[in-house]
Amino acid sequence: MSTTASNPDRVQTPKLRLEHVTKQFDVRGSKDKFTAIEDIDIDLADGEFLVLVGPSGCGKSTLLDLLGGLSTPTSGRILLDGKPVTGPGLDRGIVFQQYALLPWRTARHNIEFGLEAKGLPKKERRELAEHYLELVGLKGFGDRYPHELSGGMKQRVAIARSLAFDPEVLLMDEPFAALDAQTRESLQDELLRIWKATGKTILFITHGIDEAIYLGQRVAVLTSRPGRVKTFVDIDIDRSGEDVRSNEQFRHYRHRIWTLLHGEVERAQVIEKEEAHV
Ligand SMILES: Nc1ncnc2c1ncn2[C@@H]1O[C@H](COP(=O)(O)OP(=O)(O)OP(=O)(O)O)[C@@H](O)[C@H]1O
Repeated sequence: MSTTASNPDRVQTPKLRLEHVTKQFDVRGSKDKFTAIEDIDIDLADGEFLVLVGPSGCGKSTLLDLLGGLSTPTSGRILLDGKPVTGPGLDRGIVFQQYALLPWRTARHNIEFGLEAKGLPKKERRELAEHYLELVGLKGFGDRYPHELSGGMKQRVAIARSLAFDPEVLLMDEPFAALDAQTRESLQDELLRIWKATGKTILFITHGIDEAIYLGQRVAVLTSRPGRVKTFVDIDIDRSGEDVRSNEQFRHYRHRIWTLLHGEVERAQVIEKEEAHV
């Protein structure tokens, strides 16, 4: 197992670059600033699958807001294909923990939603929606409304909707956290299949160590507040066998990342307790 800072060999021209990104918030009733994330440096190669894992409150959502263009860094910058991110855009597809589907639209029409914003003609929208329904394993379910779909199926629709925009990067914020364990594992397999089929660049955020190892080519372990990249771990496992999560290699990575995270989780709990007494 190798641990590298920013992997300069593999990342020649990054698809996505976070350069010394820091985000501070004002503290109410004080001139002090609260630093949520500090000096985050991440390069994502075109087509890479990177997973961010970190303790609660380490700034994962703050980082996602910055990547989505919903807020701006206090210092540092975020570059997509070399250009600074200045606001929200269809070049970044976001999949949230909650499916965020429009309940009054069928699965097909949810997928078509963003394509309408892009101004695509109806026939093309329809064809693309069918293509992505098939890609996520929902062929034949296009006419169902969200309430007629299981949690796993809704999340597949959300993934299909994001992919249909043909974004440069797919940002995934704990997308499987609300699902039961079996559905989560089968969607992890689906996501790997979709990633291989589309060659998309994916940045995936999770609390789960197993999920991070199973999905990521690289895992960035974040520190507790302020969130920084503690280390990058390159993941090199054979995912083709049965019960991959129980094999020797996998357990080795789990122990390594657990050890890296353990102290951070404890530190985060101490901070939370201290704040509760203020
Ligand atoms: N708008 C804001 N103003 C002030 N503080 C904020 C704001 N947004 C987030 N924070 C603080 O920044 C820190 C990081 O929050 P964030 O939600 O990004 O963490 P997280 O890693 O996503 O948490 P969790 O894993 O629990 O979802 C938290 O302490 C939070 O209270």
